[in-house]
Amino acid sequence: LDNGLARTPPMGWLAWERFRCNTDCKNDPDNCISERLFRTMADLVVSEGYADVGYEYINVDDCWLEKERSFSGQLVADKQRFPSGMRSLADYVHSKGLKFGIYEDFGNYTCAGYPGVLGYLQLDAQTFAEWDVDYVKLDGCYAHPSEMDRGYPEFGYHLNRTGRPMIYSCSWPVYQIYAGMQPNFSSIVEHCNLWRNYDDIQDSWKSLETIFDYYGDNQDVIIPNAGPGHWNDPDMLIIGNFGLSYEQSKTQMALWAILAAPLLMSVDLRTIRPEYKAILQNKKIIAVDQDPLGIQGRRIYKHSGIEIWARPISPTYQNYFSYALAFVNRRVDGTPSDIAVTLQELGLYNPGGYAVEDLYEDVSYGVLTPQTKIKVKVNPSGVVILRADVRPTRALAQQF
Ligand SMILES: OC[C@@H]1[C@H](O)[C@H](O)[C@@H](O)CN1C(=S)Nc1ccc(F)cc1
Repeated sequence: LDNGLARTPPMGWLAWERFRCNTDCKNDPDNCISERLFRTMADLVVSEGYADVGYEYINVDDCWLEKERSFSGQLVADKQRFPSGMRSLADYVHSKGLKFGIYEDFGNYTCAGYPGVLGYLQLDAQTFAEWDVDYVKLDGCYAHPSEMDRGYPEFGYHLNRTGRPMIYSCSWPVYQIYAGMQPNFSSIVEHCNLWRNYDDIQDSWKSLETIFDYYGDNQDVIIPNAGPGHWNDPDMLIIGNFGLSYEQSKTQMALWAILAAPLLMSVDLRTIRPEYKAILQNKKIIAVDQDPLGIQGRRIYKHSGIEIWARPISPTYQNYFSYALAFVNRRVDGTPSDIAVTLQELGLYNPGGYAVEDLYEDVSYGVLTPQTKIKVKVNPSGVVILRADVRPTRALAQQF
């Protein structure tokens, strides 16, 4: 969507995967979906250094609402859990220098059964603008997928007509794919800033594997739709929760950067362990995800449990790109796997070579020619991610 927003994939914090639809503030006041939870997370995004490395959006998901609209038909935040109202929460988030996201559903109900936007598209878009919302996720439960080709553009039209810039996140294609339909991606790219292509992420390595398998297996259809202002969304970062090991967490961060994915953390920032926080705050990997060229990377090798993923990034030189290269070990046979490959075999041909460094370890490989063998040792369910920055051809360099 060409609304000047999301020129790089959005970064922030989204409640759903970690906090779900916990509405029991009586028995679980610290973890229920409430204004207190989002204020606390906004505070921590700033105080714990996440904002400094680019995390910007604090996003509410399902279950924020009263079960009934107001007398005038407006959406109302749950009076017990959001007593100050959404506008006040948005103001608080803005006071921390962050941006505020909200959730609704193109249907009669949200997935958790709260009021959906059907019948109130213009009013709900206007309400979100009045509340100074900066990002809207529109889910697709309780709707006919065949209605979505009209419905999602229509809601986006109403958002645009408010005059307030709001990132528009669409669940549109995933529900059509579930219904066996072929999504109209040119329309989705035109009307949405990001969209979900596949299942909800759950807190497990298995769930993560199915998602990046899907993105690798369907990459020829998926990759061309990505670019500044319009991104594929493989769902939230689950780093720091319960289901991923340290190695698997490094793998998700590396692959999300290769996929030019939104970096929407869904984790309890109050209890996250330092080594997981360090993965989320890895500036070198965030720089890959946020690369201004906005070219989504692809899986270029997959064999006997070893995968290699490559993303073209800046700087470029003549018609050569720089690259991020991720080596993933899907094997579980105990010992780290050795991978030896030349840059040329990976498609990096620049005669002037590439300056290569590891983005997790403080290791530099120096300037390598396309013919140089690179050897990496990758831990089971882990990753090695390198950056290969293109170098001018020697001839040119010798002129100076
Ligand atoms: O209720 C909202 C929740 C989150 O927003 C996810 O990101 C959305 O993809 C949808 N969603 C859920 S749990 N959707 C859903 C998942 C399984 C199911 F059987 C019925 C609905």
